[in-house]
Amino acid sequence: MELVRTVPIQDPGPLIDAAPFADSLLWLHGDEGMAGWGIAARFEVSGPGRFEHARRWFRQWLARRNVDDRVGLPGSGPVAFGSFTFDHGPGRSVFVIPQVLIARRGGASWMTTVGDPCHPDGTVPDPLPNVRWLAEPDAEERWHKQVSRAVEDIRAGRLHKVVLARDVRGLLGGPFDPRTAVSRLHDRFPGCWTFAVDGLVGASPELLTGRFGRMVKSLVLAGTDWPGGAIGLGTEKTAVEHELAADSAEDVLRAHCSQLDVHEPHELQLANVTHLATRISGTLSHNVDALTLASRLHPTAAVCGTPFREALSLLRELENLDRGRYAGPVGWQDARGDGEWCIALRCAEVKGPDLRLFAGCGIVGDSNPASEWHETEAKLGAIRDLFAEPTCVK
Ligand SMILES: C=C(O[C@@H]1C=C(C(=O)O)C=C[C@H]1O)C(=O)O
Repeated sequence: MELVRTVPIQDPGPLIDAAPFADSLLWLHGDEGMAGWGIAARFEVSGPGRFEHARRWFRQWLARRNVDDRVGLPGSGPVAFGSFTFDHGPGRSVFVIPQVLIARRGGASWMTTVGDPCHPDGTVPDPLPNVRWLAEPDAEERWHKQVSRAVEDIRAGRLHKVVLARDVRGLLGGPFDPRTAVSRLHDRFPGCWTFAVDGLVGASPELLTGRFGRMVKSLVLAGTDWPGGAIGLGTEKTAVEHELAADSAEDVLRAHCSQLDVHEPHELQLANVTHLATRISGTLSHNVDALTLASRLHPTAAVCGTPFREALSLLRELENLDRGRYAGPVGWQDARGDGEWCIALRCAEVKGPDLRLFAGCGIVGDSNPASEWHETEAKLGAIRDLFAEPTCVK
């Protein structure tokens, strides 16, 4: 049987510098993170059972491997990186096990290899190419209509909150190297979970769930202010919008925890926007893996709305948008079931020369279409600003 081996290594320094290929898998958060390359196995899946199918596939893959893990920490041993579609429609979700992975967590560093990978010479990250943004002259007007219609439905009592999103498309003028984008995003958003998984690149501020042994945590965001927003996060509207999101996550986690702390909302300041955030932490009452928790939490009221069914059907009707993997879970999981899954926000999907950015915002009864438009613009800035900077590599 093939051997998966994890051994301690010296601190590898910046993980991006250690990632030899443009299509490396990357996951960075503060000083911690992982970089993986080469494909030991890859699984594509779609539909309502995508999370369960991915878990089963990973389990079956593990059953045919010998594991020699000399580190024994979350993220050591075999790891799969994943990125799942928001919707259970026909879109493509992916789960990938790299051949080589290096990681740093809690002061320890390690390397995991699957089989006997060769170590070809890597490449230096390319500068980011220019991008030509594809103008959609009626986008703002369409947005106003969508938000107004959502507000009407909410005021009529058909639902409490819906999260509407839009995309912006661009054409890349040359090859896109996710390492360069991730490196910039990590510098600008060190507190976010910055990722590159199979063409999806971003810096998410929102942790759907992290599971480490019996400990579980989540960071729920809803309510946004931005420079020039001038509304502040102390309004009734923000409180309502936030509470709906925090409650939806709390309800799910409570069903799996013997003890749960839901902290008071606090302001989370990012480089482009400020959010209202609720930290939740707890102790699992039974053995449930990180991806299963993520699949139960998804989609939270932070990216879909409440009640769930009404919100999903309204956003499908109004958005006229294939969200792809935007607003779906993105993260990693190990053989123990430990892992981190974020909501894929502040991200771009890159396919050949096509670049698609996404941003959305929660709509409640007193939302204002113009203000929500500016909110999406501020959120889009996380990725759009990358291309406005000089293109030299660090
Ligand atoms: C939907 C997005 O963000 C979500 C919506 C928020 C809001 O409505 O205030 C805030 C953070 C996220 O939960 C996005 O960034 O695209």
